[in-house]
Amino acid sequence: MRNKPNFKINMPEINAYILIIGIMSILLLAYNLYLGGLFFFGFIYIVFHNWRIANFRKKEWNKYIQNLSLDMDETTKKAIMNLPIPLCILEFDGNINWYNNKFYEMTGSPDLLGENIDNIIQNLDLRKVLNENKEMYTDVEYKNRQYTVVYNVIKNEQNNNAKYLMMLYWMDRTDYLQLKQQYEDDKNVIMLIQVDEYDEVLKSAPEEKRSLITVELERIFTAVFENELKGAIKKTSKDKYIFFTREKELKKLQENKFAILDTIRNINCDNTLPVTISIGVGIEGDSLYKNLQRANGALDLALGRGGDQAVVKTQDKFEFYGGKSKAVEKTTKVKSRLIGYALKEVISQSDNIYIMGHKYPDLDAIGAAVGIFDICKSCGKSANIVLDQVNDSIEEFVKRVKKQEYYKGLFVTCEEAIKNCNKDTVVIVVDTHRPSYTECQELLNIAKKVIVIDHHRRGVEFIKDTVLLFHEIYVSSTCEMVTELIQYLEEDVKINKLTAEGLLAGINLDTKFFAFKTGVRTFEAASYLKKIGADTVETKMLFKSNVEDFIARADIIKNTKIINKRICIAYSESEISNINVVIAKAADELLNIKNVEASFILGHKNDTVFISARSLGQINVHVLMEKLGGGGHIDIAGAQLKNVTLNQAYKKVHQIIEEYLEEENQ
Ligand SMILES: Nc1ncnc2c1ncn2[C@@H]1O[C@@H]2COP(=O)(O)O[C@H]3[C@@H](O)[C@H](n4cnc5c(N)ncnc54)O[C@@H]3COP(=O)(O)O[C@H]2[C@H]1O
Ligand SMILES: [Mn+2]
Repeated sequence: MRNKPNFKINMPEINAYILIIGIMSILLLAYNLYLGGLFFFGFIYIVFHNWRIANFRKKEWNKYIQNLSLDMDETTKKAIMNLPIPLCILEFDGNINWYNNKFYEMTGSPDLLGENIDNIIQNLDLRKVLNENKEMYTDVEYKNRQYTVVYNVIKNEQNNNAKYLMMLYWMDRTDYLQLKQQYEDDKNVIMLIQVDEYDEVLKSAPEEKRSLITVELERIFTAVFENELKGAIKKTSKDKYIFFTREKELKKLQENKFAILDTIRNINCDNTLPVTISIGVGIEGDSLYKNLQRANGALDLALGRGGDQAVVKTQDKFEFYGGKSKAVEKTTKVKSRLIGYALKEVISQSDNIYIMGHKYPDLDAIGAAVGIFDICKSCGKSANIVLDQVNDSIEEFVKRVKKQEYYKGLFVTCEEAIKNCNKDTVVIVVDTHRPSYTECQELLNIAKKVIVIDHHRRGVEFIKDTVLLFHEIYVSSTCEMVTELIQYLEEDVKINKLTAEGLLAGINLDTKFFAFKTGVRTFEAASYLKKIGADTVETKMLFKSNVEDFIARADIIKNTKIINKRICIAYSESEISNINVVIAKAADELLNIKNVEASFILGHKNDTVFISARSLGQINVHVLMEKLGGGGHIDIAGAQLKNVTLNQAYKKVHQIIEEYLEEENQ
């Protein structure tokens, strides 16, 4: 840098002094001509000298300014040329106009001037960036490095011609992003593993081979969890394990859809029951404790959905994997006995009891409810069943109940129940565990004591804070569960004949007359009901249908479409009052077609589209219906959709089936 010249003498007051000298010399002229003349010449000289010096200074100043801007240009150019980040200037068509050393190093190609940026950096797509992005930056990958390209538009004016150019700064964020990815990959994961029905499975193998099952299980665990996934696994009890790993490893499990579930299921030590495991995974928690809590919740859900599956609980959702096998029937009835006594305790201590099933109740829901009513009555307590609307499937039964003095005043509407319900009321929910699917959800919010008795596979939505939960998914029906409770309370409980018939009807319905989900205990319950007076012919009469139902069903069967020779889909356009039961029956029936493994039938009434799904067990219809907000069992499930047309719902179901088939093929 040049030194700044000294301009100090150029002060405005000098002009004032010269003016004073001028005036003084003119005044002196009046007194003395010679002396005044001398002074006046002196004054002229000073004026001339001052003008010369001012001129000289002006020239000096201009020279200084000029040199300064020359210096600046040089410096800026050098600074940009040596900028430690890549920079290039483009014309608006993408041609490179100028670039710096770093950009040259970044691309490594020698001849960049005039080249189009799109040919050099293929995935930049400048047009798109300019058109769509409001932000003045975009992210791009180039030669295995990640860049954030910040750009701005500059106006270059030359000879009255304005030209627009784009400046692109290339910020290399590879190291930061790699570190971030590493951080994400390393986040901890807690997995809780439980062998399903360990004792039952061991018992199903010959004695000398039982220990081999555990050996085989642990061999697979070591191979997958320790060697493949580089985690740490620890056995915490005979059938439980805890496993620690990282999110990156968990992703591998998620990508192969927890194939370990299939490996375990294939263990063969002459066991007649398959070895299966349930896995609960907790991730994305801000502490290890949080992840453990999530893993616990996820494992509960996996078990409640029938085991043989993995549930991953993230911050805001559950993900489900597996769940291919049917739940195994437990041969021990210890639980029913314990629950039976606990139920009696709660009932005996309360004065106000409401029993309710699910919306659009069927014979299983209503049969179980009446069974519970008999238990209450035997304990000397009065109870009511909440029933808002009678549908065709329960109409005959309800009519018979209303005729008998024994059940006087049994049914109340939702409104009446809400009026009389308080925090001490006991609410007993049967045949569902979803709050929104109960006959009267408000009661759950008012009453503090809620009991749930259900046999459906667990969905994400679940009635919380129950005083008593009897949830067994391997049993055929809620009526079978209630019958077992009655059996254990036999000494104290007396059952009416019609109640026994209602219970038997519930079992008949859910097992399709002992064809589906029927275990040893189902027959035991049925024979007990027969013993206490149920008439099988009277029970069968509860299933009679109207003529319209038959006609609607025939229509459905006529428009049936078979996808891939294995899945039926059909619909009913008739808006008869019990369309939900008609489609349920049609769905059952379509399974009789050779090679058909699953059926999906749609029907509509008012503003609701009903869907009934059935399967022979190979295809998990529970998971498919869950996608539509429904639920049920692995082989019997359903859903209801609001605010859609039949046609839209049909397309949705079709799509879900196709997605399932695609997934299966992967
Ligand atoms: N939004 C939702 N959330 C959670 N779960 C949902 C749900 N929508 C439906 N489900 C469950 O799916 C299962 C199948 O319902 P779906 O109406 O097809 O079939 C029902 C019912 O309509 C049908 N059904 C009723 N009366 C019948 C009769 N007389 N003959 C034949 N089937 C009958 O028998 C089935 C009884 O099945 P179950 O109660 O064990 O389990 C039901 C139901 O509880
Ligand atoms: Mn039901």
